[in-house]
Amino acid sequence: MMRTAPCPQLFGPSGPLGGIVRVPGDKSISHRALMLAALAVGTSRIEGLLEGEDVLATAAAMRAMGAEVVRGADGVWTVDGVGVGGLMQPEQALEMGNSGTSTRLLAGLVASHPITATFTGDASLSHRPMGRIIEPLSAMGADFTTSPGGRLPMTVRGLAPAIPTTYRLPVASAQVKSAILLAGLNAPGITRVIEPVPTRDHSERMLAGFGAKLTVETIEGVRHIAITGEAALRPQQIVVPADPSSAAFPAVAALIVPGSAIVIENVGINPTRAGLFDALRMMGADITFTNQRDVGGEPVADITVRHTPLRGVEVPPEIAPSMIDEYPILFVAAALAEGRTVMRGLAELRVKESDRIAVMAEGLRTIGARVEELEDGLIVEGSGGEPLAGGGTVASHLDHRIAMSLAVAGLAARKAVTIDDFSPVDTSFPGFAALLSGLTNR
Ligand SMILES: O=C(O)C1=C[C@@H](OP(=O)(O)O)[C@@H](O)[C@H](O)C1
Ligand SMILES: C=C(OP(=O)(O)O)C(=O)O
Repeated sequence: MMRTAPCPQLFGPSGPLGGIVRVPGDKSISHRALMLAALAVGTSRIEGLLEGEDVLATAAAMRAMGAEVVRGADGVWTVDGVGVGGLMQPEQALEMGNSGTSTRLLAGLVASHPITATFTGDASLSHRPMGRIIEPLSAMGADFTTSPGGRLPMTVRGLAPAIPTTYRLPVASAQVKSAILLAGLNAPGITRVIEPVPTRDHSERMLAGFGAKLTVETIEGVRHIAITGEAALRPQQIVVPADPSSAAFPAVAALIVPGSAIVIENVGINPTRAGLFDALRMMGADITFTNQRDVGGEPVADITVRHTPLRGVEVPPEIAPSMIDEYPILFVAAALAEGRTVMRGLAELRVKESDRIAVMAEGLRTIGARVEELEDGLIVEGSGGEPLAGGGTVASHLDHRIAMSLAVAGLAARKAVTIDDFSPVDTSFPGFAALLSGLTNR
């Protein structure tokens, strides 16, 4: 998982994209599947698990805390769980690589077990704020030691029995919500999370699927989630749908390269995740969902995307949480649209793997797009479908989504764009470059 030399990669002007593809499994669902299977009593099977570095970090952590986690030759993973309350003290620091989700959710698990774990990460993760989980998990009795500013390395000393809490989320974050719910799994009594702005609900769906007692009540638009602790989880057969956040890249590539038409199969379209498709449709995009169905408690569809001239819009800030990881690629779509696209309410983008507003503004300017950075967003003056100049070298800043977004921009540029380091893409989308060239070189 530790990377050595940077790995530059070039993405140049492309002919039309075409074909039918599958992108890898959903990262959020994959993390949760491994964690809950590791806490069930018995053997769970997980099909379609994302085998990206972030999820492999979660798998290694669950092994280090006592679960048996094995990848079969057929690509199906089996997990023998230790039972809620049964996590063991890891012998070494848990190496989280680039993964915020692993770190924050696992800290929740450790918080209510009688164990101590130290979390370490790469340079990107070591800059990200942990105060947001430290506050509620401390209220549940866990004790934290961090580097200055609440950063990694971080040591969590859990408390069992933990103290159930009621916590109103001050920031729209599924990671914070999930950390509290996972801690609540092993706390006596009822732990409550109040969520004024809805965020991805995979934890709630999957906890209920594993047999936890969890209720969600929406009162005047505010979600009240309650989990009853000291639960016994039943092992499950999980099928992970393809990740809409990964599907976003070939989808926008097809939209901005004239003559393209592609189908992306089996993609998760959970409404708490699918905001990008709504935003692109507002811009006029030709995107259709077919074969809509339910896979393992999550809505799924095949998505057809055809090249369409896009027009700039004001993206409603309320939909930001349902497409939070998709803004970098939406910025690229906006750069090719006719007119101005205004995107606000994005302060959270500044604390992801990189400062995604600043880094995308820098990258897009380098390749000839016109952008104006706001404190909490970006304004993009589109090219009206004219290819961007391209030609430069842009920096990915240890951020997979920046690397892939600027790669897609390269397909619609006059001259190839060099990404200084493409290796971060392996955190969430192994095989991205091959999938893209399969769509472009037919
Ligand atoms: O819960 C999750 O799986 C995630 C939640 C989001 O983070 P925040 O909770 O920090 O918004 C998202 O950006 C991340 O990629 C995955
Ligand atoms: C923000 C992301 O992930 P994480 O927080 O898990 O590092 C992402 O995948 O875009």
